[in-house]
This record gives sequence, structure tokens and C-alpha cells, in this order.
Amino acid sequence: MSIIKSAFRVLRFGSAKNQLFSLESKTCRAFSVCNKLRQDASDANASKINFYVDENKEKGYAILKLNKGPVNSLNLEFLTELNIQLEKFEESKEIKGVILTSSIPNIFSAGLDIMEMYQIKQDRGSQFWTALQETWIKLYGSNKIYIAAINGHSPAGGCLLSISCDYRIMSKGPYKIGLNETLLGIKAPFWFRDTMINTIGYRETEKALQLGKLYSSEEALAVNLVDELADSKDLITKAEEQMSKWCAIPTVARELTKSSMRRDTLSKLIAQREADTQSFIEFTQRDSIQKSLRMYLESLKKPKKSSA
Ligand SMILES: CCCCCC/C=C/CC(=O)SCCNC(=O)CCNC(=O)[C@H](O)C(C)(C)COP(=O)(O)OP(=O)(O)OC[C@H]1O[C@@H](n2cnc3c(N)ncnc32)[C@H](O)[C@@H]1OP(=O)(O)O
Repeated sequence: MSIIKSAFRVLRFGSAKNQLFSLESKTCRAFSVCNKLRQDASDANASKINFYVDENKEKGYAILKLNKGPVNSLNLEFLTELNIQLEKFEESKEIKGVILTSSIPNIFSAGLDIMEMYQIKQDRGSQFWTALQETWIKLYGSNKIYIAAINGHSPAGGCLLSISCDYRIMSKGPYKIGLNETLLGIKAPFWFRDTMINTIGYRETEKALQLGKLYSSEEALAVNLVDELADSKDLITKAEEQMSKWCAIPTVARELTKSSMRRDTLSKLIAQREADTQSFIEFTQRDSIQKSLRMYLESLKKPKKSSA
């Protein structure tokens, strides 16, 4: 939204302005549908702490630590809470940037909660998908600086969260990151795909998405899926060093540059959010998809084989 707003300020006249205005108002309508949901989510989760926020107003940035055990899987309530927090950051005058990480050792995020796609009612499915779209629009379209400190596994939706940031540092270790949707029998949505293309390029994305490739941290560095590796103990320090560097850049120039790079990709989804939600519902209701999801869920729940 903020990027759309910045773009709106720059493109004062002509059809581009009208187009952005229409995109913005569609987005606002979709956001207002979520307002009740947000209230429900904050009531239901009043006693749980699904993330921690550590704001350092003096330095001008915050650290947001995902904390929804066991694996930070993204369900409707969690996404709704996150969206509220992202909005708070966006509105903050003191916060220039956010380091996005996880408090769960070895796990950044396991991606979408598969239970939100398996045997769900249409209403819930559409609320879930709308909330996910909103998270991506807020993160990818943010005027703030987002640095992902990827402290562990980051498949599928977890990878999307990190590639929606401006810079990624990943812990060295036996961790995997990538868009592995085909391994679940599903196709990555076009906006996941486009964010990946913008990060690692067309050809690498074409291979990665078809193969459902999960990259090791070294492989991820080699294809620019992440920008830097760090020992786990140094991850946050390195992210803070990087954040100081980004914060030192003149704000308006950086924001306008970011928005000019991301506007087209964002506009594509903003222009067709409802159709995209319908397509998610239609796709996930297919018997073949439900069967694939069931098998994938079973494989996750199988007792792990001993490596000895
Ligand atoms: C047209 C539109 C189509 C729809 C497109 C939607 C796109 C989808 C994007 C997605 O994000 S789908 C989710 C993809 N995620 C994964 O494939 C990751 C699966 N998880 C793992 O590989 C591992 O859990 C892990 C992240 C590597 C962590 O391993 P670890 O050994 O530490 O933990 P586990 O024992 O495997 O898991 C603990 C516990 O959590 C459950 N779980 C794991 N991931 C998910 C998940 N994504 N959703 C729901 N539940 C998950 C796992 O089953 C275990 O449960 P219990 O056995 O303890 O009950």
C-alpha cells in the first residue's frame, strides 16, 4: 500500500494515476473486510505470544521475532496478527526498518499452515488467502527497510516472507530455503513466482519452481536467493550492521527507488485479488489437490527415521 501511495505521489497526472487510484481503492475495500477478523484474532490470541517486537527507537529499527511454535506455520490468525503489526511499523515515524527473524531455533517459518488448505470451508479459505495476500502486499510494498535474518528452515511461504524483504542473511547450517510447492502437488501462485523471479532471475526460478527446489544455505547464496551467510551466533549482529547501512541512505530517495522497482509486481496482484482468491479456493477444492495435501501431511507426521 505504501509503495502504491508513494508511486501515486510521484505520478501526479495521467492514466497511470487513475490506474493506481483504482488499485488502491480495491485494496482498501479488501482491507476493510479484514477488520472484523483482526478484532476476532486479537481476542482469540490474547493469551498467546506469536511474535515478539523489540523496538530500538534510538537506532530507528525494530526486531520482529516470529514465535508460533512448533514451526511458525502461517495460519489465518497468525497472518492477521502479523498484518496489524506490519501496519504499525508502516505508520511509525521512529522506525525506519525491521529485522524479521524467528525465536524458534532452526526454523524461520515452515510456510503456510497446510491445515488451512486441507478440508477447509470456503469462507475460511477465502479469509486465509486474503490475509496472506495482505501480508505480502504490506511486506513487499512497504516503504520501510526489511531485513530477513533467516535462522533456519524457510520453505514455501517462509521463503516468500524472506524474499519480500530487502536483504536476506541466512544462518550457516543444514537449513533449506525455497519454493517447494510442486512437491506438495500444488503450483506456486503467480505473485510467489514473480517475487522469486525478481530475486534470482527467470531461468533459475523456472528450474527452481518446477523442481520444488529447496536450496541449502550455500546454494541459496550462490544464486542470490540470500545475500549473505552468517554463523548462527552472529546472525542478528550482522543484520543490525546491514540495517545501519540501509538506514543511512536518504529515506525518500531509497523509498522511491524501492517503489519503482516493485510497483509493477505489486499492481498485478492488487488488480486481481478477488480472482486470485477464487482461484485458490477452486484449486484447493479439487480432489487431486486434497489427496496430494493429505499424503504430504502424512509424510510430515511420520515418525522420523533414525539416521544411525
Ligand atoms: C492456487 C494456489 C495454490 C495454493 C498455493 C499455496 C502455496 C503454498 C505455500 C506453502 O507454504 S505450503 C507449506 C509448505 N511447507 C513445507 O513444505 C514445510 C513442511 N515442514 C517441514 O518440512 C518441517 O516441518 C520443517 C519446517 C523442516 C521442520 O522440521 P522439524 O523436524 O523441526 O519439525 P517437524 O517434526 O517436521 O514438524 C513439527 C510439527 O509441525 C507440523 N508442520 C510442519 N510444517 C507444517 C506446515 N507447513 N503446516 C502445518 N503443520 C506443519 C508437523 O506436521 C509436525 O506436527 P506434529 O507431528 O508434531 O503434529
